[in-house]
Amino acid sequence: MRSMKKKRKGSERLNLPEISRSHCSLERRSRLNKRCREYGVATVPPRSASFLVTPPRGLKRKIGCIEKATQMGRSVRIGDDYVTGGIKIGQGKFGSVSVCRARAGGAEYACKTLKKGDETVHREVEIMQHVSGHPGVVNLEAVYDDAECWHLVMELCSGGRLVDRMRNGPCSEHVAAGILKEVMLVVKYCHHMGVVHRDIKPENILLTGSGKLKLADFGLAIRISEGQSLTGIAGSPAYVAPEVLLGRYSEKVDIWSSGVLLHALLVGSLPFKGDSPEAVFEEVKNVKLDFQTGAWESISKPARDLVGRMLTRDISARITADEVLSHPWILFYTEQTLKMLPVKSKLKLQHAAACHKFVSAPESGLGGIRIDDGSLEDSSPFSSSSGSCNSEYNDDCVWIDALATAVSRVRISETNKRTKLWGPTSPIDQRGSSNMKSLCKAF
Ligand SMILES: Nc1ncnc2c1ncn2[C@@H]1O[C@H](COP(=O)(O)OP(=O)(O)OP(=O)(O)O)[C@@H](O)[C@H]1O
Repeated sequence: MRSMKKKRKGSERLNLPEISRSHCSLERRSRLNKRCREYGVATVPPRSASFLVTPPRGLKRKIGCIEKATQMGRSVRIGDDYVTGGIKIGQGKFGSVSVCRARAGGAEYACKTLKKGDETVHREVEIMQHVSGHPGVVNLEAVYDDAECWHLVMELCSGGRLVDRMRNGPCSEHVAAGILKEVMLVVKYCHHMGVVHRDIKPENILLTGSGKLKLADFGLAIRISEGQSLTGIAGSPAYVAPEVLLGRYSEKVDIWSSGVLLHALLVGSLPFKGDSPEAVFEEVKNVKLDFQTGAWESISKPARDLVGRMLTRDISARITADEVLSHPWILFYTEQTLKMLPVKSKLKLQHAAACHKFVSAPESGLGGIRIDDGSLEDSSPFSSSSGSCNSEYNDDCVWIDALATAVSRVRISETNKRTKLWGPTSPIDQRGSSNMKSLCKAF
């Protein structure tokens, strides 16, 4: 898993001061939000909100919902507003990320500096402007440019990367469900905004100081419109969807990658592995996953059901972000109302013995400390205590058991018209073949 090593390990705990919006008064912000609401543009939607209107391409820009501070082409220099050149916290293909400090107020931010010239760099800046504002996306505070570079000033995620929390082995189902829900809420938002991320992986999911998850790195993200098929190979080998390798795909690739993430969270290993990118691609295209044996024996049936629905090669059967969010396993672990439903004690006793079959056992032999981090605040997916065998655990068993039966009867997927364009004999796009080389290099 060389790709998992290439970024910084862990992270120094940095103080994360209150974000001061020196560029945009509250009054202006509420005016902008009002304007966006009038046009049905979901700039900062509430969690789990359903979006009434899917904004067409670039609508946010056309109607002036891009905040002034994040607009391109402003005459103001980054040095006027921020002290740059702080600790380097990341290095990517097109630039680096370092800490900067606001001259007004002294708050710290992450500054991503990207060399101008490549079309993908310009696209990253544009897409960041478009999706920034959602609580699950790293917030873009301001954009500056000079002759050579773009400077993206972002909120500083001082909690490090999700991948660094996953190194010690699998996490409990409760924690995995909390993480997946957060990821799917932001994926759903991106898809509603007409954006496909194309590189969902734990290296690109950052944590704030209080443990909130934030999707970052829109370097491979691309716009998509209703019914459009994308071409061109992009992604990270272990997370790439099979249809990307075949040359035609849609936003469903983000569901596949999130399924790979869920697999890794639950059993502590990636589903598709190999000594070379080509070997990984072979597995992505051909391996039949077995959710019945080995580490999966200690995972609940609903959890297995969900991974299977996300990692299906039949694109029309692969579920959408919305469907993942309403899957019984996610609802069970993340919706308080479900937990509060009464459970008869007799039923509890009957099912106590079955617990070990259906709930991820703390001593599952998969090794290592779980990624639950009790030091983080309650709203973080990491604050769950469900990894231990307590009374909540037993209650969970009852519900998980009942859900295992219920879920087998639920039909979640609907045919996705867009994916009908796809066919196994589609030629691999020319641009894709050359991209394949850089993808291999990146791996
Ligand atoms: N807002 C942020 N707060 C804290 N750290 C960050 C932030 N943004 C990026 N980083 C750090 O910098 C690293 C590189 O950032 P990012 O992934 O956006 O760059 P990239 O050029 O696209 O990288 P790559 O080429 O590896 O995909 C991240 O893995 C993370 O460790």
